[in-house]
Amino acid sequence: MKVFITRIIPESGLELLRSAGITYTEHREKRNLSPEELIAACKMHDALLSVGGNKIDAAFLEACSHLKVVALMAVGYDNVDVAAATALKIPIGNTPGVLSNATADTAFLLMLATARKAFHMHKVIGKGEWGFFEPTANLGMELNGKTLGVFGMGKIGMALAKKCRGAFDMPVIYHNRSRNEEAERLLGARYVSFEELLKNSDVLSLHAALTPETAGKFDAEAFSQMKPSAIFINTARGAMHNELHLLDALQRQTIWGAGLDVTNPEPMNKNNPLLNMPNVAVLPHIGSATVEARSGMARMAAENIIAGLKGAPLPYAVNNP
Ligand SMILES: NC(=O)C1=CN([C@@H]2O[C@H](COP(=O)(O)OP(=O)(O)OC[C@H]3O[C@@H](n4cnc5c(N)ncnc54)[C@H](OP(=O)(O)O)[C@@H]3O)[C@@H](O)[C@H]2O)C=CC1
Ligand SMILES: O=CC(=O)O
Repeated sequence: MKVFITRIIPESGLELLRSAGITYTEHREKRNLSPEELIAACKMHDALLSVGGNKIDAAFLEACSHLKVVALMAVGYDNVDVAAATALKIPIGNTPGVLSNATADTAFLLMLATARKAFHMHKVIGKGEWGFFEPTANLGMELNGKTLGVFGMGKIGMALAKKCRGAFDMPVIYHNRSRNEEAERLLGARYVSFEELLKNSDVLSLHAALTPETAGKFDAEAFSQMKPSAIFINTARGAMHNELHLLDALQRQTIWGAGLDVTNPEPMNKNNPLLNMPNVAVLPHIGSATVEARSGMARMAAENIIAGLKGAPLPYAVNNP
């Protein structure tokens, strides 16, 4: 049995595959495969371990309906046509939980970096513009006691809320489609409507999945309802906010700042004006980029491949074909 792997992945996953007697081919070039290249490669393999958002759409799945399993090394599966995979009886797996802390840490980092204009200050020093101590310059804002709003209180949203309660004693409000009773019980989180979330968050952090319902949800209309002192954080998916509307809201000071780990498109263009704004911090989609999270993700993806190739249920399944 042979697996195609779309990027170089941590040894923890490869070791598991080898110990199960599974051979693999890694795409080792530092570029994305075209859809045609991916189909051509998969035609010569029995399973796909997909890293980095390759489009697993109906066209791909129909061309590769022989695949016994598609294992994502990611928790988000907005790049997959799950209904088409299920119809073709192809199991899809993902890697939930193991990256929640790392991704919540990234949101936490962006909150602080934005609140204290840290990325901008770093650039100022690099340009030789660190002048003298000015009591009224370079002022940021404190997070202590401010209200954290979570859009999508799932695993990562909860991990962030826990950190914010512990570190800054922040009251937590959230909006989901359904109540998260665990977050309410353990973190004192309060369920609010989407409009209340916009209106009352001092820091609004996105942790929902990208779906037709959440795509473009954070637009001019949404930003106009937020506090002028609010910080907007997105570590979920770039397509959930409208980047031009965000830029406009920041320029007009409709909101105070923004921290992004995800952009639309990715990579962000190096001339994007957001990169030159003091109250903005941008990272290149490194939410889960810790040694611990990535080696756990590789292991989980390999476990899904091993199960799928045996025809057994996936331990971390997205669908149930
Ligand atoms: N930057 C990065 O590197 C990373 C980004 N991510 C992104 O983070 C996302 C969340 O991951 P994770 O916490 O593990 O996922 P979970 O499934 O645990 O949580 C998602 C939450 O979003 C809520 N939700 C879904 N749809 C909506 C909606 N329309 N409106 C409001 N809330 C909604 C769900 O609740 P309910 O169903 O009740 O609405 C659920 O609580 C991933 O899908 C991925 O896109 C993940 C890892 C790393
Ligand atoms: O963006 C990363 C993921 O795991 O989803």
